[in-house]
Amino acid sequence: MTRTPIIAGNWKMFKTVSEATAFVNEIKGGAEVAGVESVVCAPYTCLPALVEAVKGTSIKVGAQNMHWEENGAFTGEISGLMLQDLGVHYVIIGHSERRAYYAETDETVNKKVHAAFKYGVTPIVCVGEKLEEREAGQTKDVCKVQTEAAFAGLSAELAKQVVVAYEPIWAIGTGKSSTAADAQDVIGYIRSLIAALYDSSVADAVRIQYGGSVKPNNVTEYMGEQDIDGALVGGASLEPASYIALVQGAK
Ligand SMILES: O=C(CO)COP(=O)(O)O
Repeated sequence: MTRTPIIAGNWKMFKTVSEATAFVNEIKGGAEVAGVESVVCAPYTCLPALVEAVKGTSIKVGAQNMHWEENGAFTGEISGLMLQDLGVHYVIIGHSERRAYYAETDETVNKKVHAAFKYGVTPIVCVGEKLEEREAGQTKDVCKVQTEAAFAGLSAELAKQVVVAYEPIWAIGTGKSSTAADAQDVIGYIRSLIAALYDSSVADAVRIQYGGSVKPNNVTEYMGEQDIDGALVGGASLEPASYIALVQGAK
């Protein structure tokens, strides 16, 4: 099974509309590499302009969160219908910052995954352990609970389309990245969990990224591991030259 690698920039709460469109204009061409999918996950305010800016390119646009309901009295929230309406391809769900600061739970992650598919938006589901969980030898247990919860109730057909991002929390924004071998060990385990939930054809189809201090100078090392299908990148996705180097390094 050959899976298309996917590099997704998670801009978090960075960039105004004019900065975002300038960024896309700078990465056109350079970040369009045959055989690598290139995605920018931007703040909501940038999404309409970005969808326009990537027209005619192979670059795709993602959001960083969504609500599971189609509409309703949920002040400050954005629904999958609204993302679909804009032409957004991907949505990050269950990022550790959302779990930590906005009370996201395994249950809400699962509801959002279902809702994303309902509106034709592909979820990038984040899982990963805290430092104290890693030190207590609980990395795989934590990933098991989070992965099984995220996939609950999904058909095999939809499960194949999920992108999982394994992001050890201690590696996010710290410059302390997991070794490629350690990331492969956990990501291979996550793939085995998906095989147990479904079958090997589903597990072989699901793309699993590594995230946490990925930079142009280490991305190729991760990509050399058999189960790692790309990266979800924060800080190093914010500068055009760095983003282009990440995409080119994923080939
Ligand atoms: O949280 C991340 C991507 O979602 C990783 O962030 P950094 O690449 O800045 O460590």
